[in-house]
Amino acid sequence: MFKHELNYGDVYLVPRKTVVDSRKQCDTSVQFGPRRFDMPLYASNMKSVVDAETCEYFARHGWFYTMHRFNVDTVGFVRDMQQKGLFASISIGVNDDTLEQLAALQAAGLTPEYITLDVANAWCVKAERMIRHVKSQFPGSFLIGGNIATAEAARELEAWGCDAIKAGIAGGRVCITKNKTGFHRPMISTVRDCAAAVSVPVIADGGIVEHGDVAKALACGASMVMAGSLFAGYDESAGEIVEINGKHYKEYFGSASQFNKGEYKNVEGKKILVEYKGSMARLLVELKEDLQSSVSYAGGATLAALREVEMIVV
Ligand SMILES: NC(=O)C1=CN([C@@H]2O[C@H](COP(=O)(O)OP(=O)(O)OC[C@H]3O[C@@H](n4cnc5c(N)ncnc54)[C@H](OP(=O)(O)O)[C@@H]3O)[C@@H](O)[C@H]2O)C=CC1
Ligand SMILES: Nc1nc2c(ncn2[C@@H]2O[C@H](COP(=O)(O)O)[C@@H](O)[C@H]2O)c(=O)[nH]1
Repeated sequence: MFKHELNYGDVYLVPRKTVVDSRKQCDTSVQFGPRRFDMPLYASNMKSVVDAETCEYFARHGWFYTMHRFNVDTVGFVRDMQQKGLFASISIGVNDDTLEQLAALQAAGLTPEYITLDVANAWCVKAERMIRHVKSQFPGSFLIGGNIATAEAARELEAWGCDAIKAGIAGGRVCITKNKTGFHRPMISTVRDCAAAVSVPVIADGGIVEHGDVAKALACGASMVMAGSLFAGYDESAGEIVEINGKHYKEYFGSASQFNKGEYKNVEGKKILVEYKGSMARLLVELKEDLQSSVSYAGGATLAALREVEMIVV
């Protein structure tokens, strides 16, 4: 009667014969839009995770990034990044203020390399209008649309013109959408369905708890993975440091939280404290090492091997 669906914690990947002599030989790089990145993983476009400095940090380390869209001087951000010889990757909404930001970019003669349409449910008429607008006004930008959670929605976003689609609804650590609205779909099922339905890249967004979840998302057909809490506790993360009884934490809050919105209206996110962990440099190295190891267990030397593995339900 009910469809049984799966999350990252419900499945494991079955090992194949390793064909490399060292995990170092495994290549984790990914072509995403006009650029190649060192890892198929990036930090959520949330105000508590990234700011302009975090974005620069990721870009300089060869990682993809997307700036959040809350009270950002978009023209200044794009100009700064491009003047530094880095790519510009911004987020937009679906309301009139976004049309104004886009017009300001055009007036300044600026084209961001990447634009992410960021709404809770992008399978909606407002998102369709904005996607079509961006595609007509910024044909040189790579447009990511999200979020959605079904094959049908993914197909529609592809038809509207999205160059990549972000999948994942209500699976995030600071999400309360599932509690407040009753809607959610587990990530393994979401990513498998969406990736199988479209030919554009799919980004698996939210719910990464263990590093191995990244490999599981890629095995389901994701081309990229987005994570918030994973990147939230570090010096380079945008959230504020808080000290309680001599122990340090960092704030991590949802984009639809009262804290981010400044009012209690349509709140679907919360604020939490995550353990403060110091510099992010070691995390980036470890994430890469772990994914290289995943690729070796998958029996290959590139990320493509992960799409060949068998997945089991435990
Ligand atoms: N990935 C996820 O599961 C989720 C992510 N979020 C994040 O929270 C932020 C806020 O998201 P979101 O609320 O979409 O953006 P906004 O608050 O910017 O809302 C965008 C516009 O769409 C309208 N709108 C939003 N939701 C609906 C709806 N269910 N039905 C009809 N109209 C709607 C809003 O009008 P009005 O407010 O008047 O309805 C508003 O005009 C985003 O950054 C998003 O990524 C939020 C929830 C889930
Ligand atoms: N339901 C909500 N989802 C949110 C909110 N703010 C962000 N998000 C989504 O969560 C992921 C990050 O998840 P994590 O498990 O890696 O921490 C993020 O990329 C958004 O898609 C929110 O307020 N409500």
